Amino acid sequence: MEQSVIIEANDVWKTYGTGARAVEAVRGVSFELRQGEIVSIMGPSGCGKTTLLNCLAGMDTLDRGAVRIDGVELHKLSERGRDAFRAERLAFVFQFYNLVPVLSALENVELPLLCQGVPRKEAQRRARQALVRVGLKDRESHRPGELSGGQQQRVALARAIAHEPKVVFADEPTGALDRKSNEMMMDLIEHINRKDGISFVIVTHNPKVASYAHNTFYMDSGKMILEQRSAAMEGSRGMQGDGLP
Ligand SMILES: Nc1ncnc2c1ncn2[C@@H]1O[C@H](COP(=O)(O)OP(=O)(O)OP(=O)(O)O)[C@@H](O)[C@H]1O
Repeated sequence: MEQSVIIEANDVWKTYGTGARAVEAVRGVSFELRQGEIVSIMGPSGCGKTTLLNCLAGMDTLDRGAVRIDGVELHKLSERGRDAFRAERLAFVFQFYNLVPVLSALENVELPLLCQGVPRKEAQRRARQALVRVGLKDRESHRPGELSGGQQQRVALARAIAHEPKVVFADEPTGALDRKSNEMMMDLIEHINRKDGISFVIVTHNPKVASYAHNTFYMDSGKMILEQRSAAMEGSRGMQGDGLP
């Protein structure tokens, strides 16, 4: 059965600054993500990957173009409407985890659910379940400072998936991790993608991370220059010999 399109971006343009200081960070990018896909976005530093991610997720305004997620034209919503849409249907994982240091792992995962108005008991149940899904059942009362980098990123992943979003946007999710944690994180993402059908958009510099994607987009100087669909993912990935520390 044909998978439905969950993100459709058409001719997206984004410029920062004006006049001599203007930087055209994204220049006419079109992009499609199908339900249940993992896509990666690669390209040299400064080519516009993070800017595109922010535009796709409605974290930034567009100069031109349109982004439709799950049938909703994101930039036509009010700021409040966009915030609510993001909280309900999207999620984010960042390179440096962005956990609240004074809260336990469980409280970190619970927090966005409570902010969305989920009753405390239910929020706790979902947060526990999310921590189980990332293999951290026995670390729920630990604070971020008491966890390894890989464990902290798994808490961040649990926080991202606890409300069953349609799409998780991940900006260099393994950029701060060693090779073993890198592989564990990507195996988890793949598992969650397969089991729960959550889609992932992953910005990465690491070809091994990109090898987990069904589809890889390459950017250069603000433009999408190549789209590469993975024909045979099996056997083509793995973190061995990828030059990571
Ligand atoms: N807030 C901003 N104000 C002005 N220029 C910006 C801003 N954010 C990004 N840029 C510029 O836009 C261009 C694209 O930046 P972006 O962060 O999207 O690139 P990137 O591909 O994600 O880079 P990296 O791989 O190094 O993280 C760069 O030239 C950058 O200097």
